[in-house]
Amino acid sequence: MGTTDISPAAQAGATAHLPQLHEPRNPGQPLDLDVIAAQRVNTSAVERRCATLPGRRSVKKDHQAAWLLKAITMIDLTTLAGDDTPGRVRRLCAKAAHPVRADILEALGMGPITTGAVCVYHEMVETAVEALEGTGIPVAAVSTGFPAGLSPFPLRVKEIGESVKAGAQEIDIVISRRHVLTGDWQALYDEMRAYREACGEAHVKAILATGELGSLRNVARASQVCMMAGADFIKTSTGKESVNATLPVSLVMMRAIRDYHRRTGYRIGYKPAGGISKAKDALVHLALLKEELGNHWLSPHLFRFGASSLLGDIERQLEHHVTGRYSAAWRHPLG
Ligand SMILES: O=C[C@H](O)COP(=O)(O)O
Repeated sequence: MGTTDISPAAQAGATAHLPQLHEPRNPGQPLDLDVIAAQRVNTSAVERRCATLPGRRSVKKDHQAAWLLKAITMIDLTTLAGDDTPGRVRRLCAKAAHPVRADILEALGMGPITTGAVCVYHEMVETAVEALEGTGIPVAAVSTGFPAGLSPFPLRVKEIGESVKAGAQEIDIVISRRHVLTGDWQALYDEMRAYREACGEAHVKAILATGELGSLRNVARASQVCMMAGADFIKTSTGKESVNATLPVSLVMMRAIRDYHRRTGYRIGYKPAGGISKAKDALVHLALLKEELGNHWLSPHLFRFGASSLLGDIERQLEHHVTGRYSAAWRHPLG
């Protein structure tokens, strides 16, 4: 197996992982309906820009390996299946703590790395917290009646508290899509504020379920409302909608984050989730992130991929980089 050392700077980037929440936390702002009304999206310009991105931005060889290692540190390694078991969650946690085979890391001249977090349903939080003890990897719980968000409101709020009590440090809530579709921004704001409050010290990611919001303009408006109501991250999808994370949606949400930062000084994290399963998709997302939000966001405290199978493909690409051969996908289970 050949050795192909990655530059110290790239290594430093790849190993920067949680906990490192240096950012002052977004306290939220009063709901500003003028800002919401002013949101505009030129859909065809957004689509054109996204269509040309993969051709304009491609990284090769050592640079690609360094970016892929970096991507791993920003994955919320996820299992959200009805047949999840404690055994599966423990295996997922072991994978999160050692996401790449030691011989591959060694050949790349890299020390140990971990994923950004492990993301599970509430029932699996305790198991994950126990399995990750001593690793520094936080557990994220999906909450508030995930994925539809249609259980009784008091139960949705209570569910957050239960997951925090069980040890989740991050809570991924789902918003009520109907508030967006009916333009009831006050209701969306109030809901999000209640969720943020219930999270306490745990960081809250607002899942917009963008595939169900009807338009990119609605995506921009819902992003602003959730940030005003105190979201730490905005996230595209549950992974259960028929359309999940797309590049146009990412572009719109990243620009919403940039706009919020300009207006308030607070940096909000971004999490594309659902359907991102190939290393090349991750690279395109990172290129877009760097172009739209800059290097500051290239860190697990401001960017995550929500993904259940992306890690497996990245590992295959890294193995190919080191050995010149692709291994079968089944050799990289769980992520
Ligand atoms: O939040 C994470 C998503 O549910 C994962 O979706 P995926 O299984 O399509 O990668």
